[in-house]
Amino acid sequence: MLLSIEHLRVAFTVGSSVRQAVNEVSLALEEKTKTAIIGETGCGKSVLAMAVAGILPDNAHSRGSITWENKPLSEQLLKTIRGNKLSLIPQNPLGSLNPVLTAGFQVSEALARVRPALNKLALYQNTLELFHAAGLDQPQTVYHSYPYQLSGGMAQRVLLAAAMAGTPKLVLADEPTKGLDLDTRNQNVLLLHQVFENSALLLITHDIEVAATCQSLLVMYAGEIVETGQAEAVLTKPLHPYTCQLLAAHPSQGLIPIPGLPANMTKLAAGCRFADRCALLGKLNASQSQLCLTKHPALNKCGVTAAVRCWHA
Ligand SMILES: Nc1ncnc2c1ncn2[C@@H]1O[C@H](COP(=O)(O)OP(=O)(O)OP(=O)(O)O)[C@@H](O)[C@H]1O
Ligand code: NI
Repeated sequence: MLLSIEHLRVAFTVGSSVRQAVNEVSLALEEKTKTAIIGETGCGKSVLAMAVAGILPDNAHSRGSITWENKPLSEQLLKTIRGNKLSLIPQNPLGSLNPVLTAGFQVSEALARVRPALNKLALYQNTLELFHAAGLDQPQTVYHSYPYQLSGGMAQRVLLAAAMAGTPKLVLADEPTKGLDLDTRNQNVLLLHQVFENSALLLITHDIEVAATCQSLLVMYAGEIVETGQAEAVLTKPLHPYTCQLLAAHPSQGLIPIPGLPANMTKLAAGCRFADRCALLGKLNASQSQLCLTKHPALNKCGVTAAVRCWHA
């Protein structure tokens, strides 16, 4: 197993309150597999990726275990694999690039870390090759550009090039198509799959069509995995009411908004965290809905790869 996460919990201390971000998340990724994560804003997708990459901020507390190739993913191990065997393509590409350094300098620095033997000229040439491989037509111009001079799509490709500096076994790509027009989105997703064909990919997205390019899908709500399975099965025959409502809210499927607001992560409900917004709840009898409101459902297996966290799905 390449990566195994068991019972991961991440909470943040904000002033005097504690905000849960990831709750009891367990998942396993085999080499070369492609997995997408979908879920509304604030459900814990990025925090999960940050926990794996070992870059949680100081006010975060985490519990649970993460193993990499069956060894505990310690700080020490993270230092040797991050940027090399494990790459993160962060959310908000323009914000994650340093505004006062050129794109080329930043990617060549990433390259220098994994290939310290390269001299200055070789670093320059290899960086241009990475830009070219990441689909940037004018590598030299991009090399000398500052982030503000790049479009969103170009900045994404610069981050893609940085992730390609190593030979990642796992790529964590956090919303790599956010804000891109349809054509650029399609090109970038294709490129991501081509470039990292031999890597495992954990792809965080709000875009259902992007999620559909992966084999497996995880649906998160309020820090938890509420449904998982083969992407095609989950997207065509969703089981959890949240997945059904999330898909129905998508522009291609009717734009029916989910009522209410995402869960309040400082005051989580005792029962099902989605109960207050669930379309199924109103169709249940009193004792069935009482169960939803009072008891927290577990993520129950249904089939070989599928699992769903709902009392009545
Ligand atoms: N540094 C932080 N301090 C306090 N709370 C945080 C911090 N970072 C994230 N959170 C909280 O953790 C929860 C999960 O956030 P996260 O960024 O993982 O959401 P997300 O699913 O990636 O959302 P989006 O789709 O908007 O990127 C949210 O409630 C968020 O407010
Ligand atoms: Ni995020």
